[in-house]
Amino acid sequence: MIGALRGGLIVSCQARAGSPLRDVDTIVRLARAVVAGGAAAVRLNGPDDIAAVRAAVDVPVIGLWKDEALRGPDTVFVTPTVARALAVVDAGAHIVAADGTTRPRPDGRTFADLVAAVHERGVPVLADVATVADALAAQEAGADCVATTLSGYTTGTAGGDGPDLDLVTELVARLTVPVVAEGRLATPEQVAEAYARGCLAAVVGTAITNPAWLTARFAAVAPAAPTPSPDATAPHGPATAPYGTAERS
Ligand SMILES: CC(=O)N[C@H](C=O)[C@@H](O)[C@H](O)[C@H](O)COP(=O)(O)O
Repeated sequence: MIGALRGGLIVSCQARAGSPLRDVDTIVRLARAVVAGGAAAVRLNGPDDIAAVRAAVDVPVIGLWKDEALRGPDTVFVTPTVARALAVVDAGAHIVAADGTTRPRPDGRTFADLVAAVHERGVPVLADVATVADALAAQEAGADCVATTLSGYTTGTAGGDGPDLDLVTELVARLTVPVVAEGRLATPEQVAEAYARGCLAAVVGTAITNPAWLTARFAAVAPAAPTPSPDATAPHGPATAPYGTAERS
């Protein structure tokens, strides 16, 4: 299943509570639209979206289940528990994406425990990491592939506006498992550069599936530009919502 992603574009179709797109049927329509445009796989958050999209498209589904109440630079919030990972499997995901860092988890289990439980169900695991050290530990724990998703979203990793392509290069050089480029990829040129650096596949989310974020970029240069809200300019907005619709997905 991981090999099926090779060279393809993965599109993340996610909308948080508070977004006008936060509706299962809307996510299904988004997923069908990106598949029509050539997405080789989709990345989805939450059992309801995963189950509905799985039934509506033919491409692989990478599933995760965030706990937004835990979101922050020092906390594990992307599929943080074994129970959530298994719920993602039950919803029909072909691959489970989960925080692959070594930080403590709310259920007191390790990432290796989560990988073992998901593997027991015959499903591969994509580890979302922020650093080379995270990635090496995730590989050691049994992850089937590793993504740069969390670079810029943890204490000690600089966010900025662009993707962390240097991390892609380093991971490709140091890991034996495949590397997925993910996080703040916003142009076809950046995606091409990620592939040139040897990633298995690239994930684009916000720049394809978040029209509020996209609109804010255009509105900002209009002569009657509105004063941007903090959510429209902060790369990931405040950890404690309320979610700004112009924020990244
Ligand atoms: C940090 C975090 O919570 N990342 C999430 C992981 O599922 C999503 O919110 C991102 O949209 C996804 O990683 C794609 O990235 P971008 O939207 O930048 O293309």
